[in-house]
Formats: sequence, C-alpha cells, structure tokens
Amino acid sequence: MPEKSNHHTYREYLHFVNVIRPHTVGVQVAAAVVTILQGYVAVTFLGLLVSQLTAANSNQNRLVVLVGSFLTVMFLMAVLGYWLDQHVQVNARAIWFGMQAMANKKMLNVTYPTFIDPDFRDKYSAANTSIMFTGGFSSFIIQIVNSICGLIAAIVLSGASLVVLFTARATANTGLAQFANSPWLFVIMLALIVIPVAAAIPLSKLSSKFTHRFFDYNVQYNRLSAYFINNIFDDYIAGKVVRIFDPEDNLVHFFGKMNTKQYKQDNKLQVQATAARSVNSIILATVIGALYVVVGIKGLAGAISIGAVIAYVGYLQQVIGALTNTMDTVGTSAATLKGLDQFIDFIEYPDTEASGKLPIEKRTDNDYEITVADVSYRYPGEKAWALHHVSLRFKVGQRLALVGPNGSGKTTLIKLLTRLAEPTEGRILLNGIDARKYDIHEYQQIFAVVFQDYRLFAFSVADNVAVNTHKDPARIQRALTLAGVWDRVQKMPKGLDTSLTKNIDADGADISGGEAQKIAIARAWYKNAPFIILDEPTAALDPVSEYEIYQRFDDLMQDKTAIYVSHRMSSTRFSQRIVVLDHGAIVEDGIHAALMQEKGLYYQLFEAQAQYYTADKIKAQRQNADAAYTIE
Ligand SMILES: Nc1ncnc2c1ncn2[C@@H]1O[C@H](COP(=O)(O)OP(=O)(O)OP(=O)(O)O)[C@@H](O)[C@H]1O
Repeated sequence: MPEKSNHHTYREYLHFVNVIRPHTVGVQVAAAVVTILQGYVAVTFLGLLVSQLTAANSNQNRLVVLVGSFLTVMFLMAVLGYWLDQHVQVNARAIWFGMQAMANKKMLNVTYPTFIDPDFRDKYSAANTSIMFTGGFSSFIIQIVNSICGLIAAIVLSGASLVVLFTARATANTGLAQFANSPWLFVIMLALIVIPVAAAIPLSKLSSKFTHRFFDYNVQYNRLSAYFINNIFDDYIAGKVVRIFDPEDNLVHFFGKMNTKQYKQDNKLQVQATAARSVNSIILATVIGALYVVVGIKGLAGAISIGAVIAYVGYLQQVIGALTNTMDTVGTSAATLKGLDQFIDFIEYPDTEASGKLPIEKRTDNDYEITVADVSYRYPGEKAWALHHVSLRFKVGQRLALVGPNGSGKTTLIKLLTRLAEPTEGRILLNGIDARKYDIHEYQQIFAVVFQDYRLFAFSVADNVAVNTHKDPARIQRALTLAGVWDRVQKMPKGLDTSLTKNIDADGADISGGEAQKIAIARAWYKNAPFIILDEPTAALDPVSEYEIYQRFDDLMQDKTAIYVSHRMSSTRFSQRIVVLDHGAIVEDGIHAALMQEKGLYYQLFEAQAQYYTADKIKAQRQNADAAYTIE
C-alpha cells in the first residue's frame, strides 16, 4: 500500500539534524571543501607537471620543488580529510542511533489507542524503512552540503576556466587555429558542459521514481516480515504451536513465497534505478572524451600549452561532475526527502488522547472516586457495541467483582477505566472531572493491573516486579511472598537477579505459566497504586495456589479499590459488590446474597458452576468415563 506523507521544509529537516546531532552541517561543509580542493589541486599539479616536462627550459630543481610541494599539500589535505571523515562517520552513526532512539521513544510514549491505530503502525513501518534505506538525515546532509559546495566551486572555477580558454587565442588565424579562435569552439564547449548536466535531471528523476516504488513496496513487506520473524519464528510460544500444528512448514513456505516475490520486485526496481544512473555515466564519459578533443584543438593551435589542456579539461571535468552531482541530488533528493518526511510524519503523529494536561492530585488517603457515566464503546472499525450505556461508580476502598459470560465486555471496561481505550460515547470521571482532562501518563499511574494477557520481560525477576520504579529488594521479596512465588525465586541461580527465560541471558530461568502469573500479581502489588485491577489473575494457578492467594487477599489488596474479574464464581466471595455484564451492558449490580435472591444471570452463572462441580455430579461423570474405558 503506497504510503502518503506530508512535505516538510528544509528548515524542519535541519532542525531535526540539529536536535539529534549539532555541528553536523559544519563538519560536513569542512569535509566537502577539503575533498573538492583535493580534486582541483591534483588536476592543477598534473597540468603544471606536463607543462614543466614539455617546456623548452625544463629545470630539474623546479620539478623537484613542484613535486615536493604537491606531495606536502596532498599529504596535509589527506590527513585533514581523514580526520574530518572520521567525524562525518561518527555524526552519521550518531544520527542513525538518534533517529532510532526518537522512534523508540515515540512508540513507547504514545497513548495506547494511538499505539494500536493501524495508520500509526503504517507510519512506524514507513519511518523504519526510511531510516534503513535512505540513510536518513545523514545522507540528506551529505548530499545537500556536497552539492552546494561543489556547485560554488564549479561556478567560480568554470567561470574562470572558460574566460581563460575563451581569451587564449592562437597567433595564427588559419585552418585549425582559426577554428580554435572562433566563438564556435566556445559554444561547443558550453554545449558539452550542458549536455550531461541537462541529462542528469530526467535520469535521476527516473531513478528516483523507481526508488520511490521500492520504498512503498518495502513498507508493507517489512511489517509482514517483522511480524513473521518476531512473533512466529523467534517466539517461544509460537514455536510450540508451529511444531504441533504446522508439520508441513506451511508458514515457512508462505514466508518464502513472500520473500521471493519481494526479491523479484526489489531486483526489478533496483535494476531500473541503476540503468537510469548508468545512462548518465555513459553520457558523462563521452562528453569528457569530446572535451579533450575540443580543448586539445586550442592546444594544437598553440593557444594554450599541453599542460594547460590537461588542467583545463580536468577543471571542466570537476565542474561537470559538480553540476551533474547537483542535478542528481535534485532528482534523487525526492526519494531521500520522502524518507525524511515519513520519519517526521511518524515522530509528529498527533496523539489526540494525550492532550489532557491536568495533573493527578497525589493523595495519601487514596480518596479517588471513579464514575463511569453512560459509556458506550465500539472497537475501531467494528459495527457492534462492545459496551453499551454502562454507568457505574466506584467507592474508595471498595472491592468489586466484574462477572459475565465470555465476550460480555469485562476486559473492555477495564481498558476504558485505565484509558487504554477512550469511550466512543459518554465519559469516565475521576473525582468529578472528565478523565480526558488529566495527563494520561499520570492518570495511568493510579492503576496496577494484572491483565489476562499479562507479559513478563526477559529481564531479571526484580526488574519484572519493580519495572522501572525504584527497586527495593525487601518490598520485592514481600510482593513475591504474597503472590506465593518467593520460594521458587530463591531457588533460581541468581535469586532476584535471575533473568526470566533464556531469550537474552543463557543463564536465565524458565518458569511455569502459574509461576509467571504469580510474578505478574507481585508486580501489581509492588506498584502500590490506589486502584488494583485483576483480570483473571488466577487462571493459570493450581487450586492450592489459588486458595493461598485468596487467603492473602486482604494483604494483597490492603485499602485499595479493587476490581476483580473472574469466571470462577467462588472468587466473588471477597467482593462487597458484584457487577454482572451481559452483551456489553450491566444487567445486575449488588451484593452476593441479593443477586442470588434475584435469580437472574448471576444466580444462573453461580449455580451452573456450582452444579458442575458438586461431588455427586463429578462422581456420576467419573462413572460414565470409567465405564467407557477399561485397561486391558
Ligand atoms: N480488539 C478488539 N477489536 C474488536 N473487537 C474486540 C476486540 N477486543 C474485544 N472485542 C470484542 O468486544 C466484545 C467484548 O470483549 P471483552 O474482551 O471485553 O469481553 P470479556 O467479557 O472480557 O470476555 P472474556 O470473558 O472472554 O475475557 C467481544 O464481542 C469481543 O469480541
């Protein structure tokens, strides 16, 4: 899918370069000047050398002085050039890492609704592609600075060379000398300079067009390929599924086909782009040959020396080089600039949900009240309501259980409370103020959540519990003890400092699903946020572990406002209030005894579960199973 991008100004590009790496432009100008001078000095020397060698009064001493000064100047310029080049390289790397750091920061800082927005993800992929293929801002600076410096040198020197060549006249005025003195020779010379320069514009535009297509094509491919590599080939969990469910390696074949298609397309576009550039080189080489002939005529006619022929052709070659280079930059800069535009579009992607600036009042009494006021929510691109006209108010310190069948909207409500999604209609209020008015990062700090799909990182146990807050080993130990996993951590090779999984550290510890879930619970407790939300936190726990967690429930929750989502109806025993969701709406709300009396959905869910697990029921089912199977 072609990626649309806004056009930004050169000022903006330079601003980005300055933010990432100040002084880049200055260093590049110095490097370009030295490189250009090296070219001109070499050509001048060659001309002078040939003049000396062919002069009637050629003198050995003068030759030695000439060669000696040339070698000294070239040596000094080479050393200076090398030193500057090192800085150019360092700057290029700094810009590369700077751009990566900016992109990573953006990804981590945007609000969740933006983070999952497909348009934003496309922009991210486009920005990555642009960093990878255009060299980003460093290529831009190198291209622009080299072209401008080359152009200035070319204008000055071409002007001077052409004036000298035009005014240098042969003494005779017949035959070849007449032609050498005629303005036609000058016109031919000008035409020879103009031809490759004029050809460079359409050819580099053509080459750039192919590069553009290459970009657009790559954005989509890179996204898909990153998914395959990170989430399928390199992922432990996917690794199990693939081995059991994909014995014929269909995923690999699919990836292979995708790669082949990409490879063919890449090749086609690269070959086309290179062909356009090659035509340019062929024209250039032919023109240089023709220039030798034309300037040579001046030499043959005696208007200038042989050494001057070599020097002037050399100058004109430099001039043509500089001009074609500039034209090439103008043509290809479209591709580089598009890459930069894509990067800036991503960095400046508007994050509408981050507009609230109100700070969250820090309260030691945790006196925060949340009101869900007639909230409805539809997932982006979906027609059906995941939540419809939900109203709810949480009292401070209350323990609330959220129950309901699969897909009834429990997790969605949690996403809205924690502002991982924003209501499509209605409002959520914190202490009477619309949650959107608060700074979202501060707002999210009042919640600790154990998500259904919680994720531990391949870092140390301590880092997983404390995340990026202050690491207090005693509190981390307390958290792990309350969650019932301290014994296991103690047995790990480096205790709290043991990395989880072997993804990054070969000495890391692999743990069971239940142990991982306990660490996720410890992480939520450690955060010490006023609201603690547990979405199916004991799903992976064995009955004894679950029982133990329930035993420590008071210690875990302390005086916090707690929301507990579980399909195990018995777990609602800790909740003062039970809210029942069905098809995205609240259908019941009250205490256990009252809801049981109502004999509504809660009663049915509770009874159904109780019924499936009564001793008699299990016994009867056991007998059926036993009767159907005998061991011979
Ligand atoms: N990212 C999503 N995009 C679109 N629809 C979604 C998304 N996540 C959930 N839904 C839909 O929204 C509705 C509510 O889902 P939700 O996850 O809130 O249910 P739940 O009560 O937590 O279910 P469960 O008990 O299975 O965890 C469901 O119909 C679900 O299919």
